[in-house]
Amino acid sequence: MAYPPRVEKPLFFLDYDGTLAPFAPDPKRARPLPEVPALLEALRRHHPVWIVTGRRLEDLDELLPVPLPAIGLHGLQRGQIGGPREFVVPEVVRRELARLRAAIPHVPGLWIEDKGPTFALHYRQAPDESAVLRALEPWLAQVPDTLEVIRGKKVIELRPRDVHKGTAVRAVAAQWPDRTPVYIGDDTTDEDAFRALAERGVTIKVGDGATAARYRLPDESAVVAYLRQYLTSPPAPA
Ligand SMILES: O=P(O)(O)OC[C@H]1O[C@H](O[C@H]2O[C@H](CO)[C@@H](O)[C@H](O)[C@H]2O)[C@H](O)[C@@H](O)[C@@H]1O
Repeated sequence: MAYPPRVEKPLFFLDYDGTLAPFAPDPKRARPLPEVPALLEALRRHHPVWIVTGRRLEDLDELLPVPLPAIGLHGLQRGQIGGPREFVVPEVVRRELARLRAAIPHVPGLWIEDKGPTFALHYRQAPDESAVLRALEPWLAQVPDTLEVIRGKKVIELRPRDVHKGTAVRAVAAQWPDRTPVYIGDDTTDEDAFRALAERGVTIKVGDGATAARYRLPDESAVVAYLRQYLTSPPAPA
């Protein structure tokens, strides 16, 4: 895969975990690479920059205190880091998620991250991951067709089938017709955004694995290096 191009008028969509911040056993301690906050501060003076995350946006107030517009909960929350935000979760979905939340079995090594109307089931710290996954199977069998089970990086989440990072970024990109979306992400849920922006965007997968993205960067440091280019003048044409 070729190195991602630098585009003239970018509209940045940046995932958080695994893209700006290396993974950590405890999500609350997953800080961005040290240079990231200042880099995003500088970048936003020149270009629109959105954060697109599966996290609840409140998490980022402390982890990434840069006042950027943001999409949270894989598309179910929108607002600003450190500013106002709202959940966009239909009542029927809220009820279904609450029912399933109450029915999660107690499984040693499973940690539940409550994120307001949604939740994530983490097993990164489990001594036997496959035992956790086996124990969750009967519970997963109760998930109705209206919800999709997302298997991310040592995490299982649920979300409605028709709301995801792809629907969210497509709506934002429609407001910036003269800009080229540049989406950078590493995980399963970023694939929806890669597909949604396939025709007009620069889509960049971070790390290994099959992807619908057109370009790839190896890790978070490479993401920083790619973004840094946008702070300097473009090379003069030959
Ligand atoms: O869309 P993202 O910004 O990539 O968020 C996806 C999930 O990230 C977090 O979990 C992941 O990162 C944790 C911290 O490094 C790690 O411990 C965990 O194993 C990863 O799955 C976050 O906790 C979730 O809520 C996000 O949905």
